[in-house]
Amino acid sequence: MILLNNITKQFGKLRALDEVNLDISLGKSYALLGPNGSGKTTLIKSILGLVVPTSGTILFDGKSIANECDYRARIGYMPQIGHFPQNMKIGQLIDMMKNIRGEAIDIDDDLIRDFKLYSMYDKPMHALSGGTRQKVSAALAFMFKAPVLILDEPTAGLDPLSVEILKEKICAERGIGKVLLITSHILSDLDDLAGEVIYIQDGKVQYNDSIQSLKTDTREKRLGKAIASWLEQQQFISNVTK
Ligand SMILES: Nc1ncnc2c1ncn2[C@@H]1O[C@H](COP(=O)(O)OP(=O)(O)OP(=O)(O)O)[C@@H](O)[C@H]1O
Repeated sequence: MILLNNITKQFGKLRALDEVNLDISLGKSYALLGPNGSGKTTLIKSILGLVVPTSGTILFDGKSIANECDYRARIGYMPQIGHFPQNMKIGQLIDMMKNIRGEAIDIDDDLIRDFKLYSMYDKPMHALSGGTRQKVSAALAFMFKAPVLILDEPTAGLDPLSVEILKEKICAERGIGKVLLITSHILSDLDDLAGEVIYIQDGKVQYNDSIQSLKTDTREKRLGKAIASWLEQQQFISNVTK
């Protein structure tokens, strides 16, 4: 569905992505993991066309995304930090998004309802708490029933009840076969939400396989422990081969 061929992104001297090859397949849910600054957001933004790779190609449904923007209507994106027009009210923002898409009738308003955003429609964005802004961001990402959902730290800043609401929604979308690409530093969240893991470090993909294989290989039951154990193994191999 989304194919990355030898993607490199250079910011001046810094290589944020280094010859990344990935095949993001229909019906699969991916946990995109890696330390701070490893290139996760750059990777996501490259798929969205918000960052232009220095070299390499990205195909969406077999077609290059270079100089294209129509494909983006098929991606629901929840950014790490949502930037919204500050004076706009929640209701105005949601209506504006509907008008831009021209798909006013068939929207998914589950999160607008479950996060109780209808009762806050008259609140301007600048007056919202960080968590409520995050809820608006989530509601917008899911609203247009896009077949691909890219969620950058979706649960960050949400209270525990809202985390559960969002996780249930993500699981439901996964259940109907959507493609999900999710980053989070809260690995216990991803254990329930993803079936595949992509681990990226210094802009390079270091691991790309199912979470089950990672757990079997490391004999660990939880994703967090499995990743830690795999990293230890890699460190050991690197030390003995020096
Ligand atoms: N617009 C930019 N200009 C220059 N450097 C950038 C830019 N965007 C990202 N970088 C650098 O690229 C590297 C990768 O950043 P990126 O935001 O992709 O990391 P990340 O894995 O998402 O990190 P985090 O987990 O902290 O969100 C970092 O060193 C970052 O400073």
